[in-house]
Amino acid sequence: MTDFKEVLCKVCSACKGVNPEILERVLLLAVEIAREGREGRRIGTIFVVADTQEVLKNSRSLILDPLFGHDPELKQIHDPNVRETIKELAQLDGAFVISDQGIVVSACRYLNASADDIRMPLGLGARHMAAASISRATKAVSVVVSESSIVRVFDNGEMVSEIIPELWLFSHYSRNAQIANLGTQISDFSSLSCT
Ligand SMILES: Nc1ncnc2c1ncn2[C@@H]1O[C@H](COP(=O)(O)OP(=O)(O)OP(=O)(O)O)[C@@H](O)[C@H]1O
Repeated sequence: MTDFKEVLCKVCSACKGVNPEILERVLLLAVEIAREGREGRRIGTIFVVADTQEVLKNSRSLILDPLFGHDPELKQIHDPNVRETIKELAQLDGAFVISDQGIVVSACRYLNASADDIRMPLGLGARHMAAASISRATKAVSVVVSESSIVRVFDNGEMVSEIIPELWLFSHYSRNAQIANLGTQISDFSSLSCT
């Protein structure tokens, strides 16, 4: 099992209620944002995944919420239109709130959970502190895209993973290619056995 898989299993334990498939989609989006930036510059943002009600209680909108009032069906994280919308909105201050069903519930949230006694590697700033704090105050997992193009995952107030986008994409796609390859082999085998 890779380190990344271990992290997913740890933060997605049944008692926390974080859906691993949704978290993986969020990570893929975070990695894309870290790599691509927007309009020629690097951008940073936060995704807070699961325990939506508590996350909303511990945060407030910095502007009129651009996602408010839209049909939840139109706000699914796997929808390419939603992903592009998030990439655009990620240029604004604040965090995205993502439900365990993969619905992007709110954007531009100021996270106001207490940062008391949160221990953080030196050099990380307010964005990382806010992400760590909300992950301690709730059962949510936070994913930070740093303007330094690194993605960090926080759970229960602590950093549990630091992701270099290129390495993560390489392992993500090679794993999927292996699965696809295995699928081809299985279908080859079944077509052979059927004849
Ligand atoms: N409490 C908060 N809730 C949501 N977003 C916050 C909060 N505090 C700071 N931010 C976001 O973090 C940005 C400032 O990031 P800052 O550079 O201080 O942090 P950082 O951890 O060093 O991040 P980076 O690695 O991206 O530079 C703000 O513009 C805002 O978008």
